[in-house]
Amino acid sequence: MALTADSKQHVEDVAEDVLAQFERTASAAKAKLGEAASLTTDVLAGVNTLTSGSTIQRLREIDSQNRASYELLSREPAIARVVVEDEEGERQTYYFCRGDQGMANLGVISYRAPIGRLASLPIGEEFRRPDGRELHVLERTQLRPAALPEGWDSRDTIVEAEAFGPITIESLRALLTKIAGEEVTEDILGQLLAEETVKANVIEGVRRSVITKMGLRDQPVLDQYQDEIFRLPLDKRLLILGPPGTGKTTTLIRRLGQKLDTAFLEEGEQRLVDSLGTTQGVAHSDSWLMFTPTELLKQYLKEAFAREGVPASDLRIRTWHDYRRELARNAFGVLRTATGGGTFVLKDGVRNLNAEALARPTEWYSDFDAWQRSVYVQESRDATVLLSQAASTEVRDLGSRLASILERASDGALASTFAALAAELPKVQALVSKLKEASDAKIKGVLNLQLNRNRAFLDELARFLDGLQQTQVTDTDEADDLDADEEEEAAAPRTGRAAALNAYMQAVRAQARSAAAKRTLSKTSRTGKIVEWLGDRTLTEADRAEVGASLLVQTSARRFTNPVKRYVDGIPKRYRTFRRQRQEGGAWYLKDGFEARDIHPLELDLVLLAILRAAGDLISRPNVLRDIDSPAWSSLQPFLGHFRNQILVDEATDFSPIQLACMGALAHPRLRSIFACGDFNQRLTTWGARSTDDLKWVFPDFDIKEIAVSYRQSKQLNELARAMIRAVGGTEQHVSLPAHVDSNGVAPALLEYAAGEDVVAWLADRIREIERFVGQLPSTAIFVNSEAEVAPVADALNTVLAEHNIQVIACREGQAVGQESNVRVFDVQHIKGLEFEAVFFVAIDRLAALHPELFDKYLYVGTTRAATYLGLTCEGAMPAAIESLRTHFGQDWRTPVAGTA
Ligand SMILES: Nc1ncnc2c1ncn2[C@@H]1O[C@H](COP(=O)(O)OP(=O)(O)OP(=O)(O)O)[C@@H](O)[C@H]1O
Repeated sequence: MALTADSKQHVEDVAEDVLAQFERTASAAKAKLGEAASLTTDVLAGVNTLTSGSTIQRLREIDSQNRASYELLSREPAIARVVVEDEEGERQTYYFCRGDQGMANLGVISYRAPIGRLASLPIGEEFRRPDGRELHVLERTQLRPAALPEGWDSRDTIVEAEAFGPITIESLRALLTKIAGEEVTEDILGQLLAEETVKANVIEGVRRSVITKMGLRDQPVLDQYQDEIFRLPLDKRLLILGPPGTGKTTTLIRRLGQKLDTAFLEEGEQRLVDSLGTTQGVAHSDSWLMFTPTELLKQYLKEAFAREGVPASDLRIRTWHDYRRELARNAFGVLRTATGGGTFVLKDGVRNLNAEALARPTEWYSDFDAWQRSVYVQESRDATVLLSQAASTEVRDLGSRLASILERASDGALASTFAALAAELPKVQALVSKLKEASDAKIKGVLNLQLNRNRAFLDELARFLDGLQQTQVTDTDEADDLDADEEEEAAAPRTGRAAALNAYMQAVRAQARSAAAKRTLSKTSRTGKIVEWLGDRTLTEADRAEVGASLLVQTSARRFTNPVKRYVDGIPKRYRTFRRQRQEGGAWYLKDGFEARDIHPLELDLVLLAILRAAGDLISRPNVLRDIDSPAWSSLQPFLGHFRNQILVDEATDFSPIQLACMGALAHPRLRSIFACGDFNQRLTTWGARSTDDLKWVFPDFDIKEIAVSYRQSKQLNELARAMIRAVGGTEQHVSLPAHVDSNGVAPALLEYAAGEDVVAWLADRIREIERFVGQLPSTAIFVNSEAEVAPVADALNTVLAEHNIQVIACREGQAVGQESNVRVFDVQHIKGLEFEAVFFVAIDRLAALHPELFDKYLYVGTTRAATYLGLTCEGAMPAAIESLRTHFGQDWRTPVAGTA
C-alpha cells in the first residue's frame, strides 16, 4: 500500500528508532551476560563458609534469573513500543519486553509490570500510572524482533498511530534499505521493482498468520480485555468464558507467567506468598497446579509455557483422571492399596449410578455431606450416652461434658465443636490409657497362665492362624470395620509368635466386648473361629463382663482422642453406608449389579470433595492453621502439603461441578487463587458443568468474565460455527472478529456419500490444494471417530500422498509424535483445546450414531479447531441436525460456493 508522505516519514522514523533500540538493548544484555558470570563467581568466592546454604542458594537463583532475562533480551529486545503523552503534553516512548526484567536505563520495561498494560491499549486510551499521572496513548507498535547476520529486523510489525493504521510492515529493515536504494539507483527498471517491493512490504491492516506447527501460537501482546484479566490480583476466583479461539488458554498461560513472579504481585500478596513459602517449604514459583482434560492438550501447551519461562510445567499440568487416583489412593486412603489400606476399588465401567445422580451431582453431594456430618455427630452422641452410663464417676463426668459440647453442635459448625472437644483431649487420652492398661493386664494375665501350662501355646495358635489365612482370604468388609478401630496399632505383625499374641489379644477383647454388649460373635468370622479354637483358654465369664465393659467405655472414649482424624478419615466408610441406605431407599443408585467395594469415578469425586472440604474448612480458620502442630489439629497437617498457591483449570466445562470443587479445594485457603476458563458449548463430557449456576455452586464468589473476539477462525468458519450453535440449540454467544484483520478465508468443503478410497483420495486432493494455496503445508489435522481408525486412515493417506513427499502421522491414544510432519490423524476425543490451520473430519454422520448425547458438541469443538480450512466427509447424507448448514459449504477450495462468489 502507499502511505502519505508524512505517514511514510513517520513510519521510517519509527523503524529507525526500533532497530537502533534493538541493537542497544541486545548489546547491553550481552555485555551483562559476560559481566554476570564473573560477578557471581566473585560473590560466591567471597562467601565465607559460615554463610548459610540457603543464602548461596538464593544468590544462585537470582543469578540464574538474571541470566535468563538477559539471554531473553539479547534474543528478543522488545515486543512493543508505545508513545504516550501526559497531561502537560510531554511525550515519552516506552519499550516493553516479554520476560520479567527489562533494562530501565534503556527505557525497556517488562510487559508484566503494571505499566506494561500500555502495550495492550488501543490508540486514544488513557492509562493512569501508579503515581497518578495520566498517560494518553498516541502510537503503538507490536514488534517481532529477528536477528539477521546483517543486523536487527522486526517481522510483521504492526504500527498504529492517530493519523494512520494499523499497518503491517513485513520487514522494518527492508523499509529502511529500500529508501537508500531509491536515491542511488539510476536504473528505471530497478526503481520500478524497488517501488513495488516497498509497496508489498507495507500492508494495510493486520494479517492473519498461518499456523505452521502443532502448538499454541505465540501472542506476545494481549488485547485490552485479555490484558485486564491476566493482571487481576492473585487472590481471586476467576472464570473466563468465551467462544472458541478467543484466547482463553492464551490468557491463562500469560497470567500464570506473571503471577509466578513475586516481583509483580501486590505488596500484601507478596508478604502472604513469602510466609506460605516458609511454612509450606515450597517456593511460590513451584506452588501451582493446572488441570487439563487431556494429555494431548498438555503436550500442545508445553512450548507456550516454556516461552513464558514457566519451569517444570510438565509436572504440574495434570489430568483429573490421574490426579484423582493419586489423591484417593496414595494420599487419603480411599482406594485400596496392596499394603492393606483403603476402602474402595475404582472401576471406570461400574454401572451403579442412576440418572438423577448424573443429572444433579451437586444435590447428590449435598445429600451425602449433610448425611455424613449428622451421622458423625449422632455416633459421637451415642458414644457419650454410653460413657454417661458407666460405673465410674470419672467416666460419667467426662461423658456428660462431652455430651454438652455435642449438644451445641449443629451440622454446619463442626469446627467449633472440634475446638471445644480439643480442650478435653488430654483427659480422654489419660482415661483411655489407664483403662487399656488395666484391661491389657487382665488379658495378659490369662495368657501367662496358658503359657505356664503349655509353653507351646503361642506356636500352636500361630499354626492355627496360618491355616486360617489359607482358607480365608478376605474378611467380610463391614462386620470387621465395627471393631477395627479398637486399636490404632500401626502395621500389626502378620506371622509368628508376635502375630499370635496380637490375634489372641484381639480375639479375647472381641469376646469380652460381645459378652458385655450381650451380642454373639459371628462364628464364621476370623475372630469367631479363633475364639472357638481357644475354647476355655480365655477370660473367666466374670472377667469377661468386667473387661468387656471397660473395653466398651474405651471404644466410646476413643472417639474423642482424635475427633478430627476420626471425622475426616471416616468419610469413605460413611460413604459406603450412605450408599447402601440410599440404594435401599431408591435414590441416586441403581438397585443392584455392583459390589460394596466398587466405586465409580464420579462417586470417588464425591468422597474426595467431602474429605477435602472437611479438612479445608477447618484449616481455613486462623486458629487451626496457627495450632496445626497441636494434637487436636495435627491430623490435618498432611493436607497442607496438597495445597497450592495457584490452581488453574483449562476447559473447565469438561469437569463436573464436584471435580471443579475438588480442584478448588486444593487452592491454599489463605489465598484461594483459582483461575479457570471454558465454554459451555464445548463441553465434551456427559458430566461436565452445564451452567453458570453449576459454577456458582463451586464458588459463590466466582468472578465470571467474558471475552468475545474470535482470533482463530476465518470469517467463513466463524459464521459456520455460529450457525451450528443455532442449528443444534447451543447457547448463542456474543462474538466478533478482530478489527482491521482481513479475516476472509474460504468456505468449508463437504463430501457426502463417500467412504474408503474415495474419502482418502478427496482428503489427499484437498491437502495438496492447501499446500499450493499457502505455499507450504500448514499444521493439518484429520479427525476420525475411533482409535481403531487412526492408523488405517494415516496409512492409506501416506500411500496416496507419498508422491508429493507428504508424510501423515498416526497419533495413537492422543499422543502427538515428532515435529517432522504437519499432517496428523487423531481420534476426535483427544482434540480439545487444539488449533490447526486445516481440519478434516471423517464420517461425521457416524459420529452422530456413536455419541448421540455429545454429537453436536464434538462437531462444534471439532470444526472450531480449524483456523482456515475445514473439510467434512459423510458416509451417507449430511446428518439431519445440521442439514440447515448446507449452504455454508462448497465441494473443494477451487470452486466458489453458490451465493458467496
Ligand atoms: N490478542 C490476540 N491477538 C491475536 N491473536 C490472539 C490473541 N489472543 C489469542 N490469539 C490467538 O487465538 C488463537 C486461539 O487462542 P486460544 O487457544 O488461547 O483460545 P481459546 O479461547 O482457549 O480457544 P478454545 O475455546 O477453542 O480452547 C491462538 O492462535 C492465539 O494465538
